[in-house]
Amino acid sequence: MLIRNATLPDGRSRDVRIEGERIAAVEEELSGPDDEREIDATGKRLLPGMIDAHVHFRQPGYSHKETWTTGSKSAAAGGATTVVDQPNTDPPTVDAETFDEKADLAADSIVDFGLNGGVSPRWDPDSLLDRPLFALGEVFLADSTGDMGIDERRFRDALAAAAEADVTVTVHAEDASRFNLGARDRTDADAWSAYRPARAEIDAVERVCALASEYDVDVHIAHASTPEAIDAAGEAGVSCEVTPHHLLLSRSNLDDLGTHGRMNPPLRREKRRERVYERVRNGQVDIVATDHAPHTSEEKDAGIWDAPSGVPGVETVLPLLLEEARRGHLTYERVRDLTAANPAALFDLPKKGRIAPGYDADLVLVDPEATREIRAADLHTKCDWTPFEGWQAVFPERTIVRGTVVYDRATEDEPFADHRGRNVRVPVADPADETQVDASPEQPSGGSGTDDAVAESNDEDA
Ligand SMILES: NC(=O)N[C@@H](CC(=O)O)C(=O)O
Ligand SMILES: [Zn+2]
Ligand SMILES: [Zn+2]
Repeated sequence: MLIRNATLPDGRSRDVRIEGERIAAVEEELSGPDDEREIDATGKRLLPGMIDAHVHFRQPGYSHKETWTTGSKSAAAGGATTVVDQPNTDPPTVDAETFDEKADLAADSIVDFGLNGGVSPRWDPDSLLDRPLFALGEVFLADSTGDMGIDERRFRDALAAAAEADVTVTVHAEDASRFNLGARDRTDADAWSAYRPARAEIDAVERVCALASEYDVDVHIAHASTPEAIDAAGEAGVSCEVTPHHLLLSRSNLDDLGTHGRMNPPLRREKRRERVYERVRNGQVDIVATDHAPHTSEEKDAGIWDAPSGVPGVETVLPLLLEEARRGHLTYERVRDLTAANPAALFDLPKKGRIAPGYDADLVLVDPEATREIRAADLHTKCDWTPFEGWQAVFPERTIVRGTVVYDRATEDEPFADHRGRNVRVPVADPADETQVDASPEQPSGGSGTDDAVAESNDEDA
């Protein structure tokens, strides 16, 4: 297959040839056999598929919220070609048996995937770490959906086990001892943000960074929601992710969102959101990941203390970032780095995240000016609502996973191919692995450690 005249994230116009599952050539002009399938990408942008390192696809146990089939179709329609599932299912993924059960279910995925393993009082590190885990996590330092919060003693056990097994630990960092019980009298949607204050996240991230260095283990901060937490992670050389909702929404949106806007960590004040955005724009944040956490609107319609926490996002994240790029708020290169190049480098996926010869042909083709309104009714997740209803976004025309067009918007009655994704941690014997990987084009930029010229402000979210 030949994709002609595509504009790459760095602005170069290139022909891209796909052979089997891999990108075979990226040249100014390629000519091939007359019968080669061609896609004319003139005026279109071609990006590496998103690697969404944080989704909750809910199987086993909560298939009324999402399944591997609906979740992975939603991912494909949004341009995510690899997703990483989290362990707070029922049963939770905490040992070999529950890992294997989840792996059987994940075989339905039409995109590639990773499976995390979790930590609970009943986890079995020996058998769990024997399985092809993507990472150990998200490890919950405070309760969230699934009530998997653990104490520091068990967190230390987990860090020691991960160090021994050479596995990265991804952490939900909030300190419940910092929660503001005074907010429990309130019944408005903003009460959740007052209850789980910024300080609870900042303190937890600082503690996690100290422990990461004590145990000499790779730690990644999930869903960082405050500029202070991002800075603390950066100073400690610990990687972090930001979700689209913490990037684009704040407490000022809660009047509209109501209890649907309840999530962990909660939305912060607009001033803090702006400082988070600044850090995403300037490369201090390693990756964007969605924390796609679907719950039905019926469940979310409960009162603020009873509604489950979490919002969906896997299908809207790249379209929203492409809209930010269309408006000139982010460069296409930054979008590529946050969604593909950086997660591939961070989580050691050497064949993914770039458009270069030898890499997996995981690609997204978009018309960068074709913006339209997000409508929950148009999305493919089981979740029947979105916090971004009515927002403008640039949706993919086609999504390709390892050479197969898994989503083609033009084929309206059945846009999805019958395709099976792979666990990215399970090695495959492939003669193409001999192909030289060209690391020079499309260098990623940013991540922890770049300079912070952003002014501090004194607003408090408590
Ligand atoms: N983020 C959330 O508010 N909810 C997530 C769990 C989590 O990531 O904490 C969920 O699984 O529903
Ligand atoms: Zn979490
Ligand atoms: Zn999560």
